[in-house]
Amino acid sequence: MMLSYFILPATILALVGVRLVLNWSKLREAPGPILAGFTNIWRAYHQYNGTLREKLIELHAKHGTVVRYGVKCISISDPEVINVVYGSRAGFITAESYKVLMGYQNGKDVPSLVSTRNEKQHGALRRSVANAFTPTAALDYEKWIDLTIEELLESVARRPEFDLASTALWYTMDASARFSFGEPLGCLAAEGDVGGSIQLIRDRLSHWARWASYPRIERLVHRNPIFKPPTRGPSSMVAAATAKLNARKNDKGVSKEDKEADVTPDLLDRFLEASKDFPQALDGQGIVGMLMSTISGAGDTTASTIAAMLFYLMKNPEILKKLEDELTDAGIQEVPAFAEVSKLPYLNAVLKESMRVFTPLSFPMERLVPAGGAVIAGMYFPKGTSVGCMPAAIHLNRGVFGDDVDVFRPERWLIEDREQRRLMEAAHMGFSRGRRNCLGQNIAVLSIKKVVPALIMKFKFNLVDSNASLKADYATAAAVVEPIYVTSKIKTDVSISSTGGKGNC
Ligand code: HEM
Repeated sequence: MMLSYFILPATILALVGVRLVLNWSKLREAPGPILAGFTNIWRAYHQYNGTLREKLIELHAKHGTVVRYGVKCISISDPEVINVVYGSRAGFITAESYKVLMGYQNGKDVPSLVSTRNEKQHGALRRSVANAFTPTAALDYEKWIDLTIEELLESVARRPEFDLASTALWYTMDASARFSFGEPLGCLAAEGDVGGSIQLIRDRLSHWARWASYPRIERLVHRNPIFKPPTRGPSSMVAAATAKLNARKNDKGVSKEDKEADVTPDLLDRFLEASKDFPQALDGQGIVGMLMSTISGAGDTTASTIAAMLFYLMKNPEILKKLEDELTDAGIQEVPAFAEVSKLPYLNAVLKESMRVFTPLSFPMERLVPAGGAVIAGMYFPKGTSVGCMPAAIHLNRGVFGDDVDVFRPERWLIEDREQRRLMEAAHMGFSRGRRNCLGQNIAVLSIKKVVPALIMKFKFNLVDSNASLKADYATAAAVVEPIYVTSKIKTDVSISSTGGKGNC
């Protein structure tokens, strides 16, 4: 009798032990923390606490280009594999971790462009809206960005000391609502999160990071018809987008900014046009979903890139001076037209280098090895292994970027050696790569290349704490930069043309 009390727990323990060893043995060749091979708890713990990014960078420095960070999860920092994993024809689909990003309504998953794992659905939706995001289409939205930059300059002029990180976010949220549906959220005017939209997006991106390691448990907890999760009402952003869609369908634009919309196209116009050609891929709900994807995708990512770029410029006065000289020589307007700044080599190098040193993505973009397995970075991985590149790790590859990878040095992008430049370009993953790369990158580049020159030519910024370092919270999919307190003074010694503000449209 006594013996049976021991047999059951001992059997369970033995089975768990066998399972753990089997887990570990699957990818035993790949180096990494032992615990990460036994269970996904190691990965979940670090993802939850926002330390996975830092840990993976450390592990790559110790073990090289291949690192195991979960039972079936491999991070790779070799730029040569980018095309294999993300290339258009590679057949590597997004991993299960993307499922947790899906919306959930009335007992059903509501996939979006980023979260859908159905490649056919993704391809159809992406094709239907592709024309709205080309470099030429991005120029059509320049007017919306100009209006927001004007508002930002006024807002900064009112505040001699402020937090750059949140101000950059209010700018990107207002700009993206404007180019999405022709009306700002009002964050710059209110100097805060209007209607909880910023928090709602952050909650979603934190949910992704928190549950990415355990998508099946996430399903049980958050998508369980028995224990119905509390549903949150639509944010003011969804409500505004839906109202705009309905008004636009009925042709009822009445507000001041709607009049602007009569002449300046926005994404909503483009999506409505596209829905005529692709009625199935892009119905009314699909249009609102796309508007939400673009505003969510544009907010923290663009804001933290702008904040990081300005931070590095403040920390490196000689680089700032070179950039100011280039902008002065170009004779830009107060709100520069994209045509004035788009091809400036030093500005281009500063942006690329900022995105190399600081990439907002907090973890590898996971893809599954297709049937038949694959040899990647010299190692064989069976079907179903999740492999991914984390831009922050790829961007520290010394073989490509040199021994000074930790240094912010825009000049590295301006070297004569074409082959070396090609290698670096091919290793830059700021906007990801392949068929799921950033759809909004042309708009992001347009916005950043206009707003950073506008700010540094009008104001002299100083860090309140000159020893401050750039810190961010990585417990969410897109890093949230911690406050950067700065002082600002309007410059009196820089010549900019006062005819600015109208862009080139
Ligand atoms: C500096 C700013 C930005 C950065 C660093 C950035 C980065 C990225 C990255 C890395 C991805 C791929 C995510 C993944 O595969 O898991 C992505 C996807 C996406 N981004 Fe951006 N993004 C930026 C700005 C924008 C803007 C301004 C928009 C909209 C106007 C946008 C819309 C999107 C959309 C819709 C996707 C999903 C594409 C797809 O799955 O086909 N992003 N972005």
